[in-house]
Amino acid sequence: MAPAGLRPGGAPRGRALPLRPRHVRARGAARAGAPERRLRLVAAARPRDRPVRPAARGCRVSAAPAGPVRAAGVALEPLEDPYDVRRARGADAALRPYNEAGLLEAADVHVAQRLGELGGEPDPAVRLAVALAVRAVRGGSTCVALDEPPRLAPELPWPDPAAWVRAVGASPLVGPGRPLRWEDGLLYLERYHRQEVQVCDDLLRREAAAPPRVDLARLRDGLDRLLPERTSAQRAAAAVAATRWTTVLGGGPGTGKTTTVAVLLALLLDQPGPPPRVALAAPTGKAAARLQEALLEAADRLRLPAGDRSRLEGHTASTLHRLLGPRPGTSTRFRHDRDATLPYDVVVVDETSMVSLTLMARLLEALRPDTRLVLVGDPDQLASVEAGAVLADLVGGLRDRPAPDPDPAVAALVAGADAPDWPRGVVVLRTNHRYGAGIGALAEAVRRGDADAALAQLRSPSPDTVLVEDPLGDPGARGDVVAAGTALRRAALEGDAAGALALLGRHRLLCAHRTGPYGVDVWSRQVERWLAAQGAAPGGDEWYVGRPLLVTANDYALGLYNGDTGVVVRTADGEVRVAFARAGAADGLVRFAPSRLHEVQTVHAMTVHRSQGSQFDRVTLVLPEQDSPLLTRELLYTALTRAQSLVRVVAGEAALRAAVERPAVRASGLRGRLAAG
Ligand SMILES: Nc1ncnc2c1ncn2[C@@H]1O[C@H](COP(=O)(O)OP(=O)(O)OP(=O)(O)O)[C@@H](O)[C@H]1O
Repeated sequence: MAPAGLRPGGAPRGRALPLRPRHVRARGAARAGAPERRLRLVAAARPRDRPVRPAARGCRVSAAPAGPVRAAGVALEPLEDPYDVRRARGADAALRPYNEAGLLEAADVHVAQRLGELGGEPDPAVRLAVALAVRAVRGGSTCVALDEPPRLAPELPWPDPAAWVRAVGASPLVGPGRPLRWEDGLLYLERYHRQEVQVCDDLLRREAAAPPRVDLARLRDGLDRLLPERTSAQRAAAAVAATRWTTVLGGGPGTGKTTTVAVLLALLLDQPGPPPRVALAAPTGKAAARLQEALLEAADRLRLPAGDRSRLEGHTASTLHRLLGPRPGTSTRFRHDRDATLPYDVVVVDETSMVSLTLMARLLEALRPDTRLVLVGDPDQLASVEAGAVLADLVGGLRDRPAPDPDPAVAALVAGADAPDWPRGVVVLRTNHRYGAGIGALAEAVRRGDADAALAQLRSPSPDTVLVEDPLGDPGARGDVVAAGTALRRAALEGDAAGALALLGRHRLLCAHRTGPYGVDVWSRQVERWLAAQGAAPGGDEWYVGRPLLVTANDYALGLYNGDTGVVVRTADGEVRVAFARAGAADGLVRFAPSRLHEVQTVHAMTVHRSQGSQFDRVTLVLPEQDSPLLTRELLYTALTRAQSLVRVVAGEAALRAAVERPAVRASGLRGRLAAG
């Protein structure tokens, strides 16, 4: 049965939506006037990484063909259990097949039906489109292209495309000031459309403004001193960032991004006039702390003058949320905005791939037009947990723009460097200065989407890349786990907290999922068994010495952040304490009694998502089966590039091929909007 009631013309445009606070409150936790916020809360309730059971063969989806529905190589999971929480029990007959096939979840259906009721839109085809727009945000997209879902699940009874598009375009739910927007074949929840337009407008406004005034002779002298190699893309990036209001500095791990930022800050400090006020920020506390540490290390390597180094030391990195100033009761509005801009001359954001569209919109609106913004990150990594793939969109969108006439003075500074997109404000660093050739070749093959090359690299004898098809039969992972775990326990028992913390970086087991046979929970237990057999993880004592810990929520009072890692150690007085690294603390460490820690868990294994922004000497990556919806090229690339000297991939060939060949698809109009703007 096709969804009934496609209305030829839809309701007349321009009719005001009868959305009232009482309507919005009617369903519980909602805030008046922010229906999509409530919708997002509902949508966020679903664990993102629930493993997908192989779709049952021969099951019946009402009004849809029997058997599993495949979406982009991932089997959708039809809802067979009548009590499955994803089942929308009050679903209209027309939406039910999409819910039962596992394409829509209860929240998508309920939101669409509720908006349809409140907005006077009875057409099930439009309600289906609304449900798909809600689903899209749940999957990290900011919008949905209506021709995409039918490609994912062709077996479902889709409306006629042309009539569907007409009905959506004419719906009273869609248009300026209404809950949804329809533009260039993309359907948005209004909030994301607004944010996308704002991000694009702010960036283009910054680009159109007269560039910062710079003493070019001093800039050239500084570059010749700090990065004398003329062909270096780092030199080009530093020159470009010094002479523009906005620069995107991309590159994989170890390509010298932080070094370039240190050079840039030294160059700006060297300019005539008062020293610039600099803010350093990252999406997570862990990444912010790393940025600060790495900048100081780079300053030492570059032998910056003592005065410049101490100025760098004075700039503390913070989370983006902290920089913008959190406001009680909201996580999407901040103290700094267009009316109360940030008081900085330079803002550097690291790990920008983890920044969502919403946060980028808030950051841009809080910047003065004469603040230099440097967005640093790896556009090939996993995107933010929330909607948007902003860094990849910025790199793609700016590169697609027609090249402006380059400034001849800057052109002279960057001549000969491998930085073709510098006139558009984008420099991507490609030379890896850190990890082994094998890891570099493997990561590059994955980035290009070349599964044959990735497999060839993994199967070739290489000191730094290994493919393991039978994890329990292979002694490598167990050997690494036990070596790192016993060394950690020994250091912790001896009270060597710094040594124990350093050992946390020796080896890490990474999984795509939290739960299920390929998940963190199962593998953590396996590691505990391996360690217990060696006496390195005594059972029965929660706070055993040598226990590696992960902080899972920010604790501002203790200065601990989600993602920080620590170790339980025995002090010289025989006390049990948990030690964490902290730049600027007396011996570079802080120690807390276990009773003061709340949101922590043992970290023998972690998800790839969590590992973003961290590096380990050796990594064992456990991939799920090829049907897993989490298995994407970005996940694989992110995991591989966490390793510095060895990466061991535990996977069958089919799963590996599936990962390489499946780029994460996040629908967004930002790239096209920037390119055309
Ligand atoms: N031009 C260069 N020549 C040689 N080594 C370099 C160069 N630039 C950086 N390095 C070295 O490469 C390593 C990585 O540099 P850096 O920390 O700047 O990279 P990154 O891209 O910021 O890495 P990550 O994203 O992992 O933090 C450092 O040891 C640094 O000293």
